[in-house]
This record gives sequence, C-alpha cells and structure tokens, in this order.
Amino acid sequence: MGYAVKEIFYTLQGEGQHAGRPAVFCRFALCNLWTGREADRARAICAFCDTDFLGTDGPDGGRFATAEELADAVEACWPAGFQDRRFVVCTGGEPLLQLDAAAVESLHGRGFEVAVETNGTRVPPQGIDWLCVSPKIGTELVVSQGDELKLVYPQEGGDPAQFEHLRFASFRLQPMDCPDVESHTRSALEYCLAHPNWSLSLQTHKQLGIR
Ligand SMILES: C[S@@+](CC[C@H](N)C(=O)[O-])C[C@H]1O[C@@H](n2cnc3c(N)ncnc32)[C@H](O)[C@@H]1O
Ligand SMILES: Nc1nc2[nH]cc(C(=O)O)c2c(=O)[nH]1
Ligand code: SF4
Ligand SMILES: [Mg+2]
Repeated sequence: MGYAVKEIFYTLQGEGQHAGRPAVFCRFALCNLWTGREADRARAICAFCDTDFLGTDGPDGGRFATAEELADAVEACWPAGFQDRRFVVCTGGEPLLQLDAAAVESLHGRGFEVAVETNGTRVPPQGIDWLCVSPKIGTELVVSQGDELKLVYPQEGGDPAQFEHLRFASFRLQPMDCPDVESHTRSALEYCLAHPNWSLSLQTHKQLGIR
C-alpha cells in the first residue's frame, strides 16, 4: 500500500494554537472532498481549498512504501542536531485517508509530536498528539472531539454555533482566503468579539511569505 505524499517541508505552523512553532509539514496527496483539479473545483464538496495536493511531485514528496521510510523522510527535514520539541504536522489533502497507527508510531519513534489537520470525515488512528478538525459544510463530521476545531469562515450554512456542543478544547474561526479575505477577516473577528468562546486563527505563514 504505502503512502503518497505531495511534499514535505520545514516551516513555522502558520495557523491555530501552535502558530509560530517550527514544524515539519507532511502533505499527503489526495482528498475525499475535491479531486484537486481546477476543472472540478466548482462542483467539489469543498470548493475553497487553498492547497495543491495533487500528485507526489513536490519538494521531498514521493511514494513511501513503509511507515519507517515515511518517518525517515520527515526526520530528514528537521534541523540536524536538535532532538527536542520535534513537531510534525500531517496535512494534505486529507491526511486521514492515509495516515495510520503505524505511521504515527514510526514518527513517535523518532521523537516527533504528531499533529494532524483533518476535515473530520475520517476516524483518526490511535496516538495522535494534536488533532485539529476543520469541518466542511455539507459533509458528515465523524470526529466529535479533539484539541482544536478550526472553522473556515464564512461558509454557507456554516453557523459556528452548530459545532459548540462538540468536545474540543478550543474553537477558532479562520477567515476564508479568497479575493474577499479582508472582509472575511473583519466578519470573523467581529464574530469572535460577540461570541468570546471563539478565537481568531489567522494564516500567518501567508502574511510572512513563507510556506
Ligand atoms: C488544506 S487543508 C488540509 C487538511 C484537511 N483536508 C482539512 O481540510 O482540514 C488545511 C487547512 O487549511 C484550511 N483552508 C483550506 N482552504 C482555505 C482557505 N481558502 N482559507 C482559509 N483556510 C483554508 C482548511 O480548512 C484546513 O484547516
Ligand atoms: N506554514 C503553514 N502552516 C499551515 N498550517 C496548516 C497548513 C495546511 O496547509 O494544512 C499550513 C501550511 O500550508 N503552511
Ligand atoms: S478538505 Fe481540506 S484538502 Fe480537501 S479540499 Fe477541503 S481544504 Fe482542501
Ligand atoms: Mg495550507
């Protein structure tokens, strides 16, 4: 079987509670809510995606036959000589189409804390250290607990209140990046001010001009 990975890179986590923290990003290929092809975007279940996850041709991307090979590739991106506070963010595409307990275990074996960014439509494997769920309106959410619920805002039919009963340690609104991002940022921050159980998540890597 193995793992199809678009790219692996070292950067700062740009979003959510860990924003600013150095991390290796492992971007898995494929998603269940969009093919990744621009021609299909308009009819995709998730049509606002800001990411190219198609194929395995990105920097340090490829097909990894085993969990150990995948973990080797992640470890190779962490600065040499630093053993502590190793952090990997598994994203995509939808990482939970591929990330399994064996991969989490191999990453743990190399000292990585394992974070996942998921759309919440697939059951996560055991052992994940930080679970960030970003629900997409019109899909069935099968993950009802985690560390962070990060809702892209606004989404049609996506009243944040519908998620508040779920067991997440924090709730965040992330302004939808598109030509209207400024007005979306304004409305997200106004929502947070009026509903202080929600916090704002900005995509700081885009402001910083890093990956
Ligand atoms: C590209 S997705 C990959 C992980 C997973 N498929 C998911 O949707 O959570 C990573 C994060 O970017 C967010 N995102 C995607 N497109 C966005 C956009 N146009 N504006 C703001 N956030 C976006 C997603 O909601 C998710 O939190
Ligand atoms: N720097 C940086 N932070 C991120 N946080 C979540 C991302 C993602 O695409 O999942 C992302 C990303 O693509 N880059
Ligand atoms: S679920 Fe995530 S990766 Fe898939 S299309 Fe939506 S934002 Fe992109
Ligand atoms: Mg991104």
